[in-house]
Amino acid sequence: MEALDYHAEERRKAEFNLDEMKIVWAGSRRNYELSDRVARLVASDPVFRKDNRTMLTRKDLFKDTLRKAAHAWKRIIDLRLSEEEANMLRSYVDQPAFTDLHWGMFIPAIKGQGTSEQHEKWLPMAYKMQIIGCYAQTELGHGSNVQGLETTATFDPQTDEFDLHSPTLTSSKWWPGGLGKVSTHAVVYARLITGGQDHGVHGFIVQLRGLDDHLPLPGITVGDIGMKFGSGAYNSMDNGLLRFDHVRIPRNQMLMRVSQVTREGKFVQSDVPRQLVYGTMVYVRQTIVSDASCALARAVCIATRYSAVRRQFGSQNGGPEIQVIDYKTQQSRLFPLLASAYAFRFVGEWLKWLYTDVTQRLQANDFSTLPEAHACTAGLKSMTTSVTADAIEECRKLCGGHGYLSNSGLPELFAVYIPTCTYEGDNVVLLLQVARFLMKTVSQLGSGKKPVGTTAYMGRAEHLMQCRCEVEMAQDWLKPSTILEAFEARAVRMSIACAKSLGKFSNPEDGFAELSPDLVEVAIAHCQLIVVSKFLEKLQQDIPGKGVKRQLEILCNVYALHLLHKHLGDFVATGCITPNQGALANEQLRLLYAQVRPNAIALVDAFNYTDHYLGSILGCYDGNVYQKLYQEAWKDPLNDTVVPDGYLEYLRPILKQHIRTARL
Ligand SMILES: CCCCC/C=C\C/C=C\C/C=C\C/C=C\C/C=C\CC/C=C/C(=O)SCCNC(=O)CCNC(=O)[C@H](O)C(C)(C)COP(=O)(O)OP(=O)(O)OC[C@H]1O[C@@H](n2cnc3c(N)ncnc32)[C@H](O)[C@@H]1OP(=O)(O)O
Ligand SMILES: Cc1cc2nc3c(=O)[nH]c(=O)nc-3n(C[C@H](O)[C@H](O)[C@H](O)COP(=O)(O)OP(=O)(O)OC[C@H]3O[C@@H](n4cnc5c(N)ncnc54)[C@H](O)[C@@H]3O)c2cc1C
Repeated sequence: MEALDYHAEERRKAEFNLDEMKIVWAGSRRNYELSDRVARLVASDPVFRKDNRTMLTRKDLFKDTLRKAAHAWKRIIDLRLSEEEANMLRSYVDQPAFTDLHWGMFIPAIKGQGTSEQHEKWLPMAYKMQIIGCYAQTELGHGSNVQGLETTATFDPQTDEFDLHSPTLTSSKWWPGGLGKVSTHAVVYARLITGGQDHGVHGFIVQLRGLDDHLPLPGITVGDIGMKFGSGAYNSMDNGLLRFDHVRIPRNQMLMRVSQVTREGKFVQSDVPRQLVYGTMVYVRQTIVSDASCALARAVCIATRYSAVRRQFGSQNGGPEIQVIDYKTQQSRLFPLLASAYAFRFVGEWLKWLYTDVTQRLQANDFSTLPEAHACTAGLKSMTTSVTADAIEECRKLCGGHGYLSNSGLPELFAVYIPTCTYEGDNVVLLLQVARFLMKTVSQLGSGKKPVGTTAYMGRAEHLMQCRCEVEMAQDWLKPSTILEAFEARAVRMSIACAKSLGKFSNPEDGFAELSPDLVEVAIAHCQLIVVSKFLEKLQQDIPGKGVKRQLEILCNVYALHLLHKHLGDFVATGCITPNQGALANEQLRLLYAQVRPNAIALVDAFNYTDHYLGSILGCYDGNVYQKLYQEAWKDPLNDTVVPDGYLEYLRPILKQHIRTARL
């Protein structure tokens, strides 16, 4: 018998080839096939079950995470999965774990900042997970200000060792994932001191726990920092605290690609820029942008499928009520998020390319594109995670009351996701880095230095400062060059206005601090331009499949025009468009929503998420929402007994007292 599909009619409405869209979303046919296989592997394995985890105590949740990580590792070995497949498996297991930090930060830190001898010594053990590592940078007193870290690594020429020490309470390492209970090793960031001189923050490989008994080594205090936001969620991770009491490590455990300390204790700064010490963060920020599209797609998939099932009001002659997805307000809240998921997917692909390119250049000692890579990763990490965090909450609201149920999947997704706005760089702090980069670019405009890469548009500042938008009718807003010019003009005009305001301050740093809220807006305008332009570039590619490119064009226009509508004040105040042109953009946006509507379910099907990964009754593939909600309610432990525990002690006495009072 064919399974019930409450979305069958919706799926029939689609105007494009779904299989081809799945490939576009995955990036290639090969990626699609790999990802589909790994997702099904995880979904069909009972060890990876996750529907009960919000009910677990912290200890049980943590043990469950260890069990899943061990099982994942066994599957990776048994099935001889490649690194790429293993990474997919990690993401489909969908439970934050120490392994994220081991593979995602500890190994990349050694690879990026270690010498070839250090690679040879440490990487084979790390790859086999004979040692497990974390990334211990943040302290109780300092996170954003990395130069403010207090942990010291003092070189002792007598013994050829560093002495690692936590001189104050605020120097305690605080937050590193995997540190609390699991890691045997850490890359620790500490101030390097030689001959009484402070050379700033550097990375050191430090063993924390015994490899036989897992006990902390002498001089090391280590533990978990405690429960975090929400139930389940990020509490599967052992974010830790760490203190050193004069712990000794050999000199060759300082990561020495950027700077070296010789046997005599001489500090040698190589040609490599000191910012490479921050390289692991750049790598992870880039991965976070791709992850943002996945998290956003997940929330949007749930809200879209549920919006097609849910009906409220408008029954005619006893017929069915209106599907809430048909309300224009629902569409205007949901479809821009759907478009954003695609937009972030494509900008994530591009950022991966940029990162690979800069890494290859760094290997050849070409550091010229490092500032741009830093600005792009910082800005896009900030923008995509802020939008995604807000969007998950919006999707919860789009699902009405049922969105607040844990089994909608949205509360846990929100709780797991929101720290992304803070870790790997607080989002405001990162946008200020982008603003610094933009102000520097503007200040060099007159010098003959041609801006390149994502700031190339600033080279056309003269034109962009005075160009006039030519839109006369709503449909004029569908022209890619019109959209692009409006976004470029807005970004350049906001940048130059801020640069002029900065010029009025005698001390530039005072000006930067005073104008920082405006500078954040400038950085956002620049980042939005990058996302819009990369979406438009994607559309220049050959995209096969009936109707696929057309749907992507519609989504690209939705993405750009909803931003224009949301930031209308910027566009009008800078004179890039008139208020009337803004109104025409909004008119066009409404027409675009009507074009998205019949394709909405198929557009979220293209994410190819299994019900296991989605973890949401509201978002389940077959749309059989009510029956599943009803069945699920009976599985709650509160319903194990008809009369609740505590009735005799606490409820009955009150009820009886009430009866007595009533009788009086
Ligand atoms: C179960 C399955 C098993 C299998 C598993 C398999 C695989 C898993 C694999 C992978 C997983 C992948 C990914 C996931 C990994 C991890 C994600 C999970 C959890 C995340 C956990 C979180 C970790 C953290 O949060 S780590 C700590 C992060 N901390 C920060 O981000 C701090 C933010 N602060 C800073 O970055 C800096 O302090 C600052 C704000 C940039 C300021 O720095 P400062 O030195 O003071 O610089 P300035 O004076 O401002 O600038 C000087 C100069 O330098 C330039 N600059 C700054 N930063 C950089 C940089 N990074 N790169 C290049 N240039 C930089 C700056 O622009 C300025 O330039 P100028 O002089 O030209 O102006
Ligand atoms: C779940 C989670 C996991 C983490 N994992 C790790 C890990 O594995 N390893 C690790 O080393 N660290 C980790 N961290 C720490 C994380 O990197 C830091 O919390 C993050 O970098 C922010 O720093 P902070 O906490 O010092 O925030 P703060 O800088 O204290 O921010 C507080 C407020 O001040 C504002 N602010 C700060 N500086 C400025 C400024 N210059 N201008 C304007 N506003 C400013 C911020 O915008 C924010 O609103 C993790 C954190 C979390 C929440």
